[in-house]
Amino acid sequence: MFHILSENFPFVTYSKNVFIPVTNICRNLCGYCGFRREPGQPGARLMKPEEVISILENGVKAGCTEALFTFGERAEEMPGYSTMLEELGYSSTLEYVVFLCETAIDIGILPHTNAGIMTRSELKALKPLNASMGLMLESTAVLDAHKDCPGKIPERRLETIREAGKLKILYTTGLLIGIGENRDDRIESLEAIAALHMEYGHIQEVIIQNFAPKPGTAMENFPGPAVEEVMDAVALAARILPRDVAIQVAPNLIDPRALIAKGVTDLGGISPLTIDWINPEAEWPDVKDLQAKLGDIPLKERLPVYPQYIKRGWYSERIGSLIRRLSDDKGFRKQPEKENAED
Ligand SMILES: O=c1nc2n(C[C@H](O)[C@H](O)[C@H](O)CO)c3cc(O)ccc3cc-2c(=O)[nH]1
Ligand SMILES: C[C@H]1O[C@@H](n2cnc3c(N)ncnc32)[C@H](O)[C@@H]1O
Ligand code: MET
Ligand code: SF4
Repeated sequence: MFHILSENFPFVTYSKNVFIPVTNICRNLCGYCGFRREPGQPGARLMKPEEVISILENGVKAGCTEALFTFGERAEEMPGYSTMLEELGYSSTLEYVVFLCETAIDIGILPHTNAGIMTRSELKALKPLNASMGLMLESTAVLDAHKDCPGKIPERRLETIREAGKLKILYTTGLLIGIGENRDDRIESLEAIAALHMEYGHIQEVIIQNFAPKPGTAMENFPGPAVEEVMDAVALAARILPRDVAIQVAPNLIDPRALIAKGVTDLGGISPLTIDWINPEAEWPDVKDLQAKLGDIPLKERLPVYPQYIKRGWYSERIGSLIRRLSDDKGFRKQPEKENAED
């Protein structure tokens, strides 16, 4: 992988996924979040197994290889949530996530779980059932946007990412740009991620995500960051992160072209079926249109496990045969040697 688009890295990647917002009930109160609900509030939900299964099946039919399971954090701390879970027949979120991940694998799509901070034992339970997992560090700075968020204390986020590293779980993390942090904070955040990767080697990708204001939230009148600021953050990431870490931006939130020139190598999950539940106003581009926009920079599909980690066997036995089958179905194993030549 190369951060600076050059003769050495002449393409960008993406993952064809379905976005499954399992629950939006959350104990944190991030000032920028339009996704979160409290039990009983309009729009509060915990998806039923049948709803999830139907999306997974349609995803497989549409050629998607990744099921992105997203959650509010530690919903169990919110009164009323446990009753909702019991109605579905589960006694804990973890038990339900395990069921959903197993079901996804049986249906033929690879889980990527993004559920907020987790304990070592939660991570351990999910490891064999996930191709990769993720948690945005967002920032190492203590910010006003996080004043009512026990789960957004930087040390607690870093601890989760560290535990995942110790368990050799492939990981996605990233920075949220424009939530009150400054440039030095971004540098510090990237250095913290780089240090964890140098110790454990598990960070597949770092998302540089621009804050996009949401109506009805505390930060609804905060402007999103200027494109130049996001470009600078990508350039910092390319300078600070080890070269084998992909740098991701979301093509529904920002025009990726100028950012690719600064070091972006991946465009994350793009769904032909589901919306981006965190940024529901931002439609996914069609992959063909996106390719046309990128001109002569090829856009290549990948799995939620990057090729260099497949090669090194960073996956459990439980999902090994699915990874091999999907790689073959998509023709990834027939690709020219060049793609894998660098590891
Ligand atoms: O569609 C989205 N995908 C998000 N993704 C998914 C990402 O696009 C892909 O799932 C990964 O690239 C794995 O293939 C996240 C994954 C994480 O682990 C952590 C945070 C995010 C954030 C988003 C997001 O805001 N929107
Ligand atoms: C899934 C990820 O989306 C990010 N997230 C939450 N709210 C917003 C927003 N308004 N704009 C951009 N990103 C957001 C958080 O960092 C979360 O971890
Ligand atoms: N609630 C989790 C977090 O903020 C998961 C993504 S936001 C829905 O980390
Ligand atoms: S960003 Fe995640 S942790 Fe923060 S309020 Fe939204 S759902 Fe909860």
